[in-house]
This record gives sequence, C-alpha cells and structure tokens, in this order.
Amino acid sequence: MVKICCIGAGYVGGPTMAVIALKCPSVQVAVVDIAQKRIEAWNSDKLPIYEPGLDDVVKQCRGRNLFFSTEVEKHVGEADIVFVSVNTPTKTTGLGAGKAADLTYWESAARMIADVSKSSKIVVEKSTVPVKTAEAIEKILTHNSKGIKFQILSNPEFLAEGTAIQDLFNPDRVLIGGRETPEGQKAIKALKDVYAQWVPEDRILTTNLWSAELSKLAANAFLAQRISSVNAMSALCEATGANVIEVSYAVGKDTRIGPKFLNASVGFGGSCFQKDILNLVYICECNGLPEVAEYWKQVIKINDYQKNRFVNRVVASMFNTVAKKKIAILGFAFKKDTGDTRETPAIDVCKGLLGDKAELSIYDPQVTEDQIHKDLTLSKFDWDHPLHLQPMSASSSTEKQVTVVGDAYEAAKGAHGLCIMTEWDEFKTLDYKKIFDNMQKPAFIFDGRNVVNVDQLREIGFIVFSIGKPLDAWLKDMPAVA
Ligand SMILES: NC(=O)c1ccc[n+]([C@@H]2O[C@H](COP(=O)([O-])OP(=O)(O)OC[C@H]3O[C@@H](n4cnc5c(N)ncnc54)[C@H](O)[C@@H]3O)[C@@H](O)[C@H]2O)c1
Ligand SMILES: O=c1ccn([C@@H]2O[C@H](COP(=O)(O)OP(=O)(O)O[C@H]3O[C@H](CO)[C@@H](O)[C@H](O)[C@H]3O)[C@@H](O)[C@H]2O)c(=O)[nH]1
Repeated sequence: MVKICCIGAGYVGGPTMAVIALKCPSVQVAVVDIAQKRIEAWNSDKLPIYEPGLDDVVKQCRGRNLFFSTEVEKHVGEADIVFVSVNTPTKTTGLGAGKAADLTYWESAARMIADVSKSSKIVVEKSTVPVKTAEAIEKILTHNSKGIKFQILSNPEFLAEGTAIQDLFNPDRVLIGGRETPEGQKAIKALKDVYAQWVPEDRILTTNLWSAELSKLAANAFLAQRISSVNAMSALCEATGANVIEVSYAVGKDTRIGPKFLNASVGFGGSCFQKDILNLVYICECNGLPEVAEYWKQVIKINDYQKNRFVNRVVASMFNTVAKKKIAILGFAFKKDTGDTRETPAIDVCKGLLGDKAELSIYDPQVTEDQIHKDLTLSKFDWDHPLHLQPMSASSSTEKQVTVVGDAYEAAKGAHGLCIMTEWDEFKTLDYKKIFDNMQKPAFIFDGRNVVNVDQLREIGFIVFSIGKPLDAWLKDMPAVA
C-alpha cells in the first residue's frame, strides 16, 4: 500500500489529501500539523475550514485511509511520498522584507524529513514557492541524508477556496515538475499514477522543476492582472457614465479574452494573489529584470488604489466625515462560500473607515467575532503564520468602535451607510425596504461586489454606489479622489 503523508493541514493540505484519500482507496493518507487545535478540529464534527462539500468527503474516508495527526515525525518516517503544504508567507523583516517568500516553515519541514527518514522518499512541493526552491530543498535533504535518496517534485495547487472540492474533483490541469533524470522521471510517474485514478491523462502535465514552480506564480499573476485590469476600467466607467458590467461582458465575448474572472470589485483578496505577485516581483528584481518587476507591481498598486477609492467614496459621499456614524459592513470573508479572511479587502476598508472614526457593525455568515477583531488589529502579513505563532488579543480601541452581529438587518439598524464587502448570495435577496426604513436618512449603500439591483434600491430611496456603474447625481457632486 502506497503511504502518503502531507505536512500542513491547512486550506490546501486538508482538502487535497481528503480528495486523494477518497479517489485512491488503496493509498493511505496521513495529514500532519504542528498546530494541535487544527488537528483536533479535523478529527471533530466541526472541521477547521468551511468549504462546500468538504465535510462529506472527510466523513467518507476519515479513519479508513485518511488520518489527521500531530505525530509529524512518525508519519513522515513511514511515508513513500511526502507532500509539503506549509505556510510560505511574505517576509516582514530582513533581506527582501515586504516581497520575498519566507521559507522558514518549508526549510524546517525539509530538515525534519531529512532527520527522520530511514527509507527513500519522494518529496512534493505543494506550497507555492519561489522558482528554484527545489534546488535549495534538494541541498537540505541530501546534506544530511545518510545515503537515503530523495526525489523532489513540484506539484503546485490551483484550487480556489469556496470551490476547492469541485476544483480538486475536476481540475483544469494537474502540474508535475521533476528532474529530467531517470530517477526524476520515475518519481513523476509515481505521483502521476496517484492523480490518474481520477484525472484524465491529458490534463496531467509534466514539466521540468522550474517550469512547474514558475507556472504557479505566473497563473496567479495572470488571474490577478485580469481583476486589476477590470477594476482600473471600473474607475473610468464611473468617470464617464459607462457601466463596467456591460464593458466586461462585451470584452469577455471575445473568445481570445474569455468571460471568466472579469468581475469588477472592491479589490481582490485571499492568501495567494498579493503574496505570490510580491514574490514574483522580488524574483524579477533578483534576476536583474526591473522593468518586468515594475509591470507586475502595478497589479498590486491598482488593487490598493481600488480599496482606497472605495473608502474615499464612502467618506466623501457622507459629507466628508463618518466620525461617530454607524456603518454596516455586510460580508468580511475575501469571497463567498469561505470563512477565510486572509487579505480580505474588508480589512483595508474597515481600517480606512475606523481611521475616519466610524463605528462599524459587521456581519458575515461564516466569520467569527474573534477572527474579525483579530484581523483588524494584526499587522500586515502577520496572518500567514501557524496559528499558535500569531498574536491573540484584539486592541481595546478597535473593540470599542466595532461590533459583530448575527444578521444583516441588525447590522444595518440605525446605520447611516451600508457597505457590501463579500458577494454572499443572501445579500442579493435581503428585504432592502425593511433595511431602508430602519436606517438614518439619507441612507447610503456602497456595493463593493455589484450584487444589488441599483435601480430598485434607488426607487426605495437609497443613494447607491455600485463599483463601475453610472453614478447618481449625489455622488457626482461629491467627488472622491483616491
Ligand atoms: N489557500 C489556497 O487556496 C492555496 C491554493 C494554492 C496554493 N496555496 C499555497 O499552499 C501553501 C499552504 O497554504 P494554506 O492556505 O493551506 O495555508 P494554511 O496556513 O491554511 O496551512 C498551512 C499549515 O502548515 C502548518 N505548518 C507550518 N509549518 C509546519 C511544520 N514545520 N510542520 C507541520 N506543520 C506546519 C501550519 O500550522 C498550518 O496549519 C502556501 O504556500 C500557499 O501559498 C494556497
Ligand atoms: O472576477 C473576479 C474574480 C475574483 N475576484 C476576487 O479575487 C480574489 C481571489 O478569488 P479566487 O481566485 O476565486 O480565490 P482564491 O482562493 O484566492 O484562488 C486563487 O488563488 C489560489 C491560491 O494560489 C489559486 O490556487 C487559485 O487558482 C486562484 O484562483 C477574491 O477576493 C475574489 O473576490 C474578483 O474581484 N473578481
């Protein structure tokens, strides 16, 4: 029986290994982590992450051929294939701070693999890493390997949160990079055999190591660039009277461009796009390519511009001050169908409004009160470390200005304005007349996700701002400069 061990029971390690266990009943899969609470949650009825379809997959194989454990060394020692799916945050100090990937967790995992291994292993990079990381990992593994042979593969993950199970069941492609030696090719085949149990052969791509590592950064940069492109257009739409929904539909009808990933928004969030582009920028700079670095940096600059523009629009519309005004925040997760708040644009928007002394009432169907308070006090990039290494307590000043409530109506009660930060389906069907009746007047809605029906809300009496849509007269008279 092939034994797989995955180091890192997070958003990638957990769902990916659960699907491998489901689709390959003859493979034994152990997912290990240093975070005891996370492992306890994986072994309980309340899994540590919310992901549609995940509960069902875990229930089918947990205890059969899927195990979650803190016995990291034991399971690594026994495995034939070791996936490494640990955090690769942006460095906050030292060389490359603010851009380069921090490989501390990866390196410590690699050293541990080298220390505990008594048999040859395939080590798979599942985390997103800078191109050429495999070379460094190889050095660490072979330095102390007591004659044991390790083959390194790059197998980046392309799942998106909220659709992870669907993406894993039916991936656009699985990418496996390895050494071009006979041993490297043998290792590629062993991993390919695992995926081939459910992924059609023509969707399993094999490349050299560096192409696989770089393709992951490239794919995220291309995806994020589409969003920044449409968001840049949204600003121009607001200035000219064009409607970004119509523009992106017309643009996406060109089969060379395609319709997906062209939704204008308050900005992209999530644990990957910004981190991976910063990483790409740093690699370009290190390789003497400042023009290429500058090109990709612009994707992040437009994203920051979009979030600032949104805050300025809120404040400028409300007579240039939100001090002591209640503002409802609907949605805090970085996208719908997840409780994940890493790099969510809601954090920047809330911090911007708190800076202008607003009082926020926040509702999200999946994000806990604790998480929201923590997010509003954590420093940039601190979130991307194992849980027990993150600061725990929220600051009392934020706690005074922020309340977290259990539904959208409560959040909006008595508020001057309402901001939609996540495109949860339930926000499309709220009783906006009831919300309007319970708000201060004039009542404002700022839709950062284009989910509301602007005409209907204007008829009810709201002043409505929806990203990239023609502005109503009130907003035209109150220009917001980013
Ligand atoms: N989240 C996504 O959608 C996504 C998609 C594709 C790729 N990725 C990449 O995958 C990697 C993991 O991302 P994630 O979202 O799953 O992160 P995560 O924070 O949810 O999970 C990482 C886990 O690794 C554990 N860990 C860290 N060091 C460890 C060690 N030495 N031994 C054992 N466990 C250790 C942490 O405790 C944590 O539970 C990152 O490189 C990320 O860029 C993420
Ligand atoms: O048209 C769009 C599409 C997305 N978004 C936003 O972009 C962010 C990222 O969304 P998405 O890509 O769907 O989720 P992630 O889970 O971050 O997945 C991305 O990042 C993962 C981690 O690397 C990759 O594996 C995935 O392929 C890649 O899509 C979210 O804030 C979305 O709201 C938009 O604003 N407009």
